Amino acid sequence: MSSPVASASWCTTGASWPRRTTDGSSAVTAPSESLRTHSAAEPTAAAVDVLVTRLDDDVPLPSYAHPGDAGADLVTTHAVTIAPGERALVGTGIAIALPAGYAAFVHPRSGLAHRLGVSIVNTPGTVDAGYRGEIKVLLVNHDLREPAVFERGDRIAQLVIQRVERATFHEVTQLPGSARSDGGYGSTGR
Ligand SMILES: O=c1ccn([C@H]2C[C@H](O)[C@@H](COP(=O)(O)OP(=O)(O)OP(=O)(O)O)O2)c(=O)[nH]1
Repeated sequence: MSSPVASASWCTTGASWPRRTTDGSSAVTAPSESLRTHSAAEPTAAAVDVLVTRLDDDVPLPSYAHPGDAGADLVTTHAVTIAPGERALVGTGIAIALPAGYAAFVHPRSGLAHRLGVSIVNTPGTVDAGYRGEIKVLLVNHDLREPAVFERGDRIAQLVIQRVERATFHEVTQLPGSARSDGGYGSTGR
């Protein structure tokens, strides 16, 4: 049986890491400095097809800034100023149809969090495969002093498309035991 490591398509900034040995096993060693530099030959996984409509003709389609990025950027269709501690529901001008078995998740952008203290209230927002309305983003300004100012077209979130499982729930009187049992909320210490 081939190892999952050997068969996976790896996203790296170098040609191939973990490095493969000639017998197909993986040699997990740190990439050399030269391999850490950007390569045009970055491997990318096959893309899933997602249908998109623009509810606003001028907005760009969701797009990935770099090969291997998990999130495609979404923009706001309106200028908005969010006062300290306040929130605002903003439109992206985009509606999508996902294949069955997929969902899209609206994630914050780390740059906005770092620069402005802006995140998303319900992070990550869940876009169901059957949802055909405009994708909206519930931004929150966590900064205590400065308003967060966005112009139309500013990137405000990123959309991560993922496969999701649908569960069948089976009621039982007792759950099987586990090492963690009911420990949580810091049960393993600081
Ligand atoms: O950040 C988000 C989250 C959700 N949605 C859309 C897509 C999603 O399919 C729909 C419903 O979202 P959710 O299930 O989170 O909402 P709910 O509060 O449970 O409402 P509902 O009763 O409509 O399911 O709203 C967005 O556009 N952006």
